[in-house]
Amino acid sequence: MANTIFLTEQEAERIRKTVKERSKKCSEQTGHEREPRDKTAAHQQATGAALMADMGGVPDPDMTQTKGRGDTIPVVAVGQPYPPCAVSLEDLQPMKFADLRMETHHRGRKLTVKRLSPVVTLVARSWTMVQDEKEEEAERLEICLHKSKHNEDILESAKFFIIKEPYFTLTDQGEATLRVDHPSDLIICQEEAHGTIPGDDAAAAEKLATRYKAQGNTALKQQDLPLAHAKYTEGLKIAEQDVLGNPNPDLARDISRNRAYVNLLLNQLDEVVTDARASFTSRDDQRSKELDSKAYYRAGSAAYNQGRYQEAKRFFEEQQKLTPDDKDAKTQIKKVASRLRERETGTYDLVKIRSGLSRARPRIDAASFIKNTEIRDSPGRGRGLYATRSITAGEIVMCEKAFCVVWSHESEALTAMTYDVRDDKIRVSPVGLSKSIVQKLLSNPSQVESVMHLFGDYQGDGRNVSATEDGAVVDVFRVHDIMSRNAFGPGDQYEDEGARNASTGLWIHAAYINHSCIANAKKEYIGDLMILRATRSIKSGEEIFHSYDESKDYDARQTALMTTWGFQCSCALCTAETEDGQAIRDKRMELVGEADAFIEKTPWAGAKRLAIRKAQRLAQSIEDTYDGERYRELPRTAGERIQEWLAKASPRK
Ligand SMILES: C[S@@+](CC[C@H](N)C(=O)[O-])C[C@H]1O[C@@H](n2cnc3c(N)ncnc32)[C@H](O)[C@@H]1O
Repeated sequence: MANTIFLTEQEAERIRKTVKERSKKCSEQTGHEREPRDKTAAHQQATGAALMADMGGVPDPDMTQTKGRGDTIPVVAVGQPYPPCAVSLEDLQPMKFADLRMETHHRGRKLTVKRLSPVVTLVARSWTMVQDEKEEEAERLEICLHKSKHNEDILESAKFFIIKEPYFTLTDQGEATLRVDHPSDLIICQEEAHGTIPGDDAAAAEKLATRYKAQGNTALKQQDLPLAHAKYTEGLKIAEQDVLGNPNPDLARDISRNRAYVNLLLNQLDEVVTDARASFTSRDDQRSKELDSKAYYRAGSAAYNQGRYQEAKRFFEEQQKLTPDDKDAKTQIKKVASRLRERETGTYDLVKIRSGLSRARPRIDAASFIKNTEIRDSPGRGRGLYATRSITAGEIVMCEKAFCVVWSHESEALTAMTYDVRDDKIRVSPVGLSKSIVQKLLSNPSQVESVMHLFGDYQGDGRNVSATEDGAVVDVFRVHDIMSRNAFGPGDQYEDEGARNASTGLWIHAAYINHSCIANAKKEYIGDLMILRATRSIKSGEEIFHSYDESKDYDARQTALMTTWGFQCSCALCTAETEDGQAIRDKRMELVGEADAFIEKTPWAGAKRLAIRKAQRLAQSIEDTYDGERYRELPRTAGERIQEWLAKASPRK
């Protein structure tokens, strides 16, 4: 992927210059008072820009583009990282627009805003004008990169927002703006969110909670899932209060059961289980049993989708006990049994899996099989993955279903060049994957820790808070750094991959595997299932390696390993190639170039004797660049292609 994208030096320089100028302006203004905006002008500015953006007229002025394989690649400047707010709303002090200071993170504070203008939606950001609660003052609010939730632009999704620990800074054009990088710092409020909850009036509370429930049901029918969720949540807040919850617990149970369903559709799986549990009546009459059966089904499906198969099995068995004639429970129990078998034995019905795959269904339903491996320290390489039993060549080492994958044909796919202010480097980044992972973590706080445990250079502030009362806390800078070091491409399985939309994914267990140029395992993919096979026999206790970069060119490989993964490879092959020296390596690559050109223009089928002789000479010249002693036990990779050509052109009789 990295090799297909080009950025000219001038373009790179322009990006660096813009970012540095902005950062200089920012530091000059740090702590300055905010200049009030003219509300009418602000509104007009956003309205005009939104209109232009909707017509696809203006490109994002903060973003430059560069060319890949026939594609345009957006360039995104990743700002100076800062941690997300790790405190719940309750513990933050309200602030006013007038309290805002330039280039400042207002720690410990919160700002309530109301959207004033249409939203300007650009590729890597959205912005709008907002006003304070009294509607006196206006300010610009922008949300970067992670700007949508459930396919809806976050700023577009509501009128009211609370910004936790607001960051007031400048755009690249030097305009003041409230900037949200971490979506968990922006709390979305539904307009009627603050409906008055009657203190001791049970009848009024019931009326209001029932109204929210009905509104939730209507939104659900209209497939407006975020709205349905919001309405049920409001209804629950009232229905769970003692005044109503004590005499009439069934209303809260009903709403919880409904919200469990919406959560299942929204993939907010942690909350499905919590809601389902809260809805159990545990009564024996037929109606109650049916309702509880539904809730067990929802909880079972959520546990299943998170790969918690034993828990799913228990839920589905409960469902079956309550409603023995229910066919769904039977089907689910059978499916769980298949997953548990895969997990235990590593035996998959690959034919069936393959036949079920399509562009529309690119994710497979399978369990991961990792039990023959364990994570341990790997001296000099951080942590690594080790075999816990001996594995023969060709055998499966492990299989893993992706934690998250974005396919090239999906709208989320987006590869961007990111400029990192910390090391002044411009890199190719799967920003679409980072966005999807952030989204998944926001919806499922229980998964935050396992992703954050992965290797990334960004250490944040060390607090590692994964949730507050308001939901998951996700540090997007950290996710970005983790993705840079741990994402892999499952290949062009659906044949429409370009530089801008390469398929990428995250496999959490496999992310612990270190690189070696002479690896003992190789990955292949079926859909989003990664299958790692041993390429030679592996002893119990031996570290497992795969190759992050298979380039035969030592220098290109070292550059890629350093730029993308930040390390210098010191495997036996790299050590030998280092000892060869530059002159020999150059000579070898020159011969490889000649051999490649020869292979390109000379088909092996029906090759003439003269051509075969030429290939033999080339193969021998490549072979001669290897020192016999130094490479006694090492692969001579440069000659592999021409040797393959020869083997096909002059097969042994
Ligand atoms: C996908 S992670 C592998 C797991 C990682 N070692 C850990 O501790 O989580 C990739 C990172 O591991 C380290 N790494 C992988 N292979 C290495 C090697 N051969 N030598 C040194 N570091 C390596 C690099 O820091 C790289 O960015």
